[in-house]
Amino acid sequence: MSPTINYVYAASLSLLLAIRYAVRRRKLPENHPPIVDMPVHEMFNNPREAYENALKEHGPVIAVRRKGILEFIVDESLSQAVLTSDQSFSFEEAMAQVLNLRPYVSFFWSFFAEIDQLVQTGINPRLSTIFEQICPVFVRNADKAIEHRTVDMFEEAHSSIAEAMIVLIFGEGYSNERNIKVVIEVATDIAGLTGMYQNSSTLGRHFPTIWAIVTWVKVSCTSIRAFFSIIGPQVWRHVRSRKWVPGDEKPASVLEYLSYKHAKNGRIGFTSFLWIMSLLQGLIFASVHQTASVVVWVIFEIAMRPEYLKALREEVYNHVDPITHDLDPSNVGDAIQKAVWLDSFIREVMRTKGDTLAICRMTTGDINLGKYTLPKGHLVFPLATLTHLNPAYHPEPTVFRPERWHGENARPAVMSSISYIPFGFGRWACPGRILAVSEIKMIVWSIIVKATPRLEGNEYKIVDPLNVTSVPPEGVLILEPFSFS
Ligand code: HEM
Repeated sequence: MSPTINYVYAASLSLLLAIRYAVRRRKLPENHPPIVDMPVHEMFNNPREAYENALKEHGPVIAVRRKGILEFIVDESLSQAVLTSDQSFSFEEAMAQVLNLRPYVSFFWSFFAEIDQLVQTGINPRLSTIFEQICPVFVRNADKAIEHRTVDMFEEAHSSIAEAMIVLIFGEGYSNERNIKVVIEVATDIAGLTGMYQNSSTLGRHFPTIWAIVTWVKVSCTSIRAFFSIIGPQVWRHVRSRKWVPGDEKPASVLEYLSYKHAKNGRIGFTSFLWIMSLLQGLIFASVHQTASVVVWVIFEIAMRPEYLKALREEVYNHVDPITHDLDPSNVGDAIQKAVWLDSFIREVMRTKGDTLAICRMTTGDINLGKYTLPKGHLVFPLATLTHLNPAYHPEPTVFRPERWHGENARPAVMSSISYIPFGFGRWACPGRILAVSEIKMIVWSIIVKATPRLEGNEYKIVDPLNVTSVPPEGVLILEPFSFS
C-alpha cells in the first residue's frame, strides 16, 4: 500500500476509535431504561427467548450490552415510534454504525439517500424489462445446478444473483466469470462488515473494535480494491466513451442512469466516476447477499414441505417452454405478479424464519420513549420476533401456513406493515423489495420446473440464531429431476 493510503487508513481508524470511545463514555440520562445483564451464551445461542424474557420482565424498552456496546431493544408497542420518527431515530446514522462506516459517511452524508433514490428511480420503473433481461441467467444457472444434483444452494443463489445484478447494473457486456467473482466477493465482504460473521469469531465477540479495524483493512485491500482495479477500468472506458445528455435516449443500465445523472456538460469526470463506483458498490452490497440468503430459506422450506409443490408448479405451468421445459422470460413479469401461492409462501418464510435484531435506528439526541430517556448516539432495535411471532397479529404464529395470506387477508410478500418487517418499515423500508421477491420467484421456478428439491435427512441447521436472515441455514440439498410431461 502507498504511504498516502496508509495515512488515510490510520486517520479514519483513529477517528472511528475516538467516536466509539466518546459514545461509550457519555453519561447516561438519569431515567434511562433498565440495563439488563444478559449472559453472552443466551444472547448468541437463544436470542429470541433471552430478549423476549428480558422485555417481559423489564419492558417495553431495555438496554443490553452486546459486544461491548450498549444497545436498546423495544417491544412491539414501541416499534412503530422507533421506525417512523426519523427526526429522533436516524436510519443513516444506524447504518453508518452497523457497517462501521462512520468516518466515510460523515463526509458523504447523502450516500444512503442517493442509493435509495437510485433504486426507486433507476431500477423500479424498469422492472418488467429487467425481469426479461435477468430471467435467462437464473434458468442457465439452475440447469447447471440440477446437473450436479447435490447443490450448495447459497453459493448457487449468490452467483446467480451476482450475475443478474451485473447485467442489471452494468449491462450484459460485463457478464463474465472474472466480474462475477469480484461482485460476489464485494457482496460477501461488505456483508461481513456489518458483523454478521462476527458472532462466529472469538476476536469479533471479545474485541469488536479491533475486529472492525482488521476487517475493514482486509476488505479494503482485497475485494474493494479488486472492484476498483478490475471493474473500474471497464466502467471508466464506458462512461468516457460518449456524452450523456439527458433526454437523448433511455438508460440501458443503472450505470447509464447514473452517468446521465452525474454528467457535467454531458461528460463524466474522475470525481463523478468515483462517486458512481461507490454507489454501485453500495447497491451490490444491498442487493446480493440478503436475497441469496432468503432464496436458501425458501428452497429449504419447499424441500421440507413438498405438499406445496403441486400448487407452486401449477402457477408457472403456462410460462414453461413445452419443448425445452425452460422458464420462458417473455412476460415473466406478468407471471410473477399473478403467482399468489409462491408469493404467500415467500411471505410466510420471511415471517417465520426467526429474526431477532434485524433492523435498527440510532438516537439523534437524548430521546424520550415511553417513560424513559434514551441517550444520544445509541442503536435501538425493535425485537422482530415480537412482531412476526405475535399471536395478536398472526393467529397460531409458529404454524407455517402460507394460506393465511390468501383471500380476505391477502398481503403480497413485499407489503411492509408494523406486523411484518423483514423489509423494514417507514421511510427507509427496503426500496429493492419488489426486485428481491421477483428474483426469488424466478430462481425457485427455474429449479422446480425441472427438479424436486429434497434435504438430506429432511433437516437443516441454523448457523447463527442471532443473524438468521443474513447467515443462511446449512443443509445438504438434493435436486431430483422432475418433468411436467
Ligand atoms: C430478500 C432480500 C432483501 C431483504 C430481506 C432486504 C431487507 C432490507 C431491510 C430490512 C432494509 C432496512 C429497512 C429499514 O431499516 O427500515 C433494507 C434496506 C435497503 N435495501 Fe433491501 N433487502 C433485500 C433486497 C434488496 C435488493 C435486491 C435491493 C436492491 C435492488 C435492496 C436495496 C436496499 C437499499 C438501497 C436499502 C437501504 C435503505 C434505503 O436506501 O431506503 N434490498 N433492505
